[in-house]
Amino acid sequence: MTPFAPVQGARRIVIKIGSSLVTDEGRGVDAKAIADWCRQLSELAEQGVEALIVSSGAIAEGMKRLGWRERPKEVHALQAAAAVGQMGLAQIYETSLRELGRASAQVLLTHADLSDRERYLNARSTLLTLLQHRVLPVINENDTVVNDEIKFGDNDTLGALVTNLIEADALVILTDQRGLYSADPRKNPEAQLIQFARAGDPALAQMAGGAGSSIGRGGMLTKVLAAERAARSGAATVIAYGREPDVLLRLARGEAIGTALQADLPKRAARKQWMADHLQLRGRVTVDEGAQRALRSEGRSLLPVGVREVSGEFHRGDVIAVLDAQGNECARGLANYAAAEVRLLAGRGSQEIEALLGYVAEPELIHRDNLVLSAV
Ligand SMILES: Nc1ncnc2c1ncn2[C@@H]1O[C@H](COP(=O)(O)OP(=O)(O)O)[C@@H](O)[C@H]1O
Ligand SMILES: N[C@@H](CCC(=O)OP(=O)(O)O)C(=O)O
Repeated sequence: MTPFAPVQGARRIVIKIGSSLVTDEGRGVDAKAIADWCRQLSELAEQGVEALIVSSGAIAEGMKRLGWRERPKEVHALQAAAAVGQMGLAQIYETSLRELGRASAQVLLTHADLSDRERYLNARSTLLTLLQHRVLPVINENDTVVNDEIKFGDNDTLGALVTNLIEADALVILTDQRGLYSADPRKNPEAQLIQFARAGDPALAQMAGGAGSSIGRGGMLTKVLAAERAARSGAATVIAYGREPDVLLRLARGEAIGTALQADLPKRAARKQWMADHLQLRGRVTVDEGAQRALRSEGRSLLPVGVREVSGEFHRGDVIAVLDAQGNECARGLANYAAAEVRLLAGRGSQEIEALLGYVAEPELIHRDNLVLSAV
């Protein structure tokens, strides 16, 4: 396959840091290694790259703090360890980033949060707002309320879901191996590093086999599947060894490190496809000519001021159609407000939203990033 560099030129990236890497096989969280990734991300931020970290390590750090040598079998004990360890994990990231003059934020998410449309939009808006304010989000699974992911030890999927959520250009999965090999290198010394492949190629899952080390549990399979998922929003993935010197800076310079997995669809087309495949139409709004022009010719968001009529009973996060005065569909997108609210907001300026509803979710009814124009 032709070489390509997924991180070079990327404006927004998600970095997933695996348990086995961040905890150095059970010795608690490695603060020095974290400081080094933070230094690299801070340098990338200088170059205008927005980054989000998805970091594991809470369970391992919790086990160390509680003096547990063996990974407990009971899921609730693992959940308790994660709650203890998350304090340390957040503290280490916060300290490292603050020393570099960067603000950070802790975000704990579950897969269910991202499959609920309203929570999906809320999580997306919060993360995008953090990025706008140049804050670096440090994300982990909310292990207190879910346990499937703990059983499988898989933050790779969360990394991919976050990549989809904020439409990152690339997902970088840092782990304890140099990338994906043709077989598990711990078991097969002859295994070859795969440098370039297409995300979603079924041969990759074959190579990835089962779960990995004793601390991390997901193994390579969850990484290969995460790359496939990330590709659905048009993001390419790199799987690389996290202790490779300056790994993030070198990837951003276009150096070929680890395994690069290419997405078939470009970002915009992928988003369109996602809306078409995943979401049912819940309602319609008819807009005036000005709004129609703003959407079509100027690529703008839909504001409540351009709305004339509302039909259907939709909620925040549902997909609605935008119709022109003749009733032709001109776009589809995710509504920031429920139908009952839009009836109050129709024809009114965004500065009036707070007075009319008592709160402001967003100034737009549909943000342009959540809007897909219909073919004419
Ligand atoms: N084909 C493969 N190539 C590389 N590593 C593999 C492969 N198949 C299985 N593995 C195992 O996956 C492990 C990494 O997964 P895991 O321990 O879950 O990492 P993390 O904690 O970073 O998510 C490696 O240490 C390796 O033993
Ligand atoms: N959320 C948990 C761990 C999840 C996990 O182990 O994930 P992974 O890094 O994919 O092996 C933690 O912080 O310990």
